[in-house]
Amino acid sequence: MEIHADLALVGHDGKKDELIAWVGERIELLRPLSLVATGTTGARIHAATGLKVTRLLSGPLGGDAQLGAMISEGRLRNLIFFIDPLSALPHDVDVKSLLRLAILYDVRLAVNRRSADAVLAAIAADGC
Ligand SMILES: O=C(CO)COP(=O)(O)O
Repeated sequence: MEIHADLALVGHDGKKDELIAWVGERIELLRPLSLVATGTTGARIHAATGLKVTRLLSGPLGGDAQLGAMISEGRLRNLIFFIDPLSALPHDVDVKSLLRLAILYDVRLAVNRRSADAVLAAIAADGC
């Protein structure tokens, strides 16, 4: 099945608590959106907030690559990706590829809380 989503949520392990707290504080704005997430991020968000989230593979197992494919095929235009700037990752090339595609396809992209607020405000203002 081809997944389309209004917004993707992704957080590295060192940033998941921060992302989940951010989501919890904005749950009413997020509830109407169709959400997609990499595997562990999606499971944690759903467990913590009850939000319905379509889960892809875990990032290191191909979840970032799946998001990149969604972007390339026009199925995703907003990405909130809480990157951990203090940890090395086994799938760094996938992270880089996802960011490259997000830039290439002019996806609305946020990498921390303040930019995530800007993305959410833009979605609310303009639609997805
Ligand atoms: O590693 C990730 C993004 O690069 C996130 O993957 P998980 O949500 O499965 O932890």
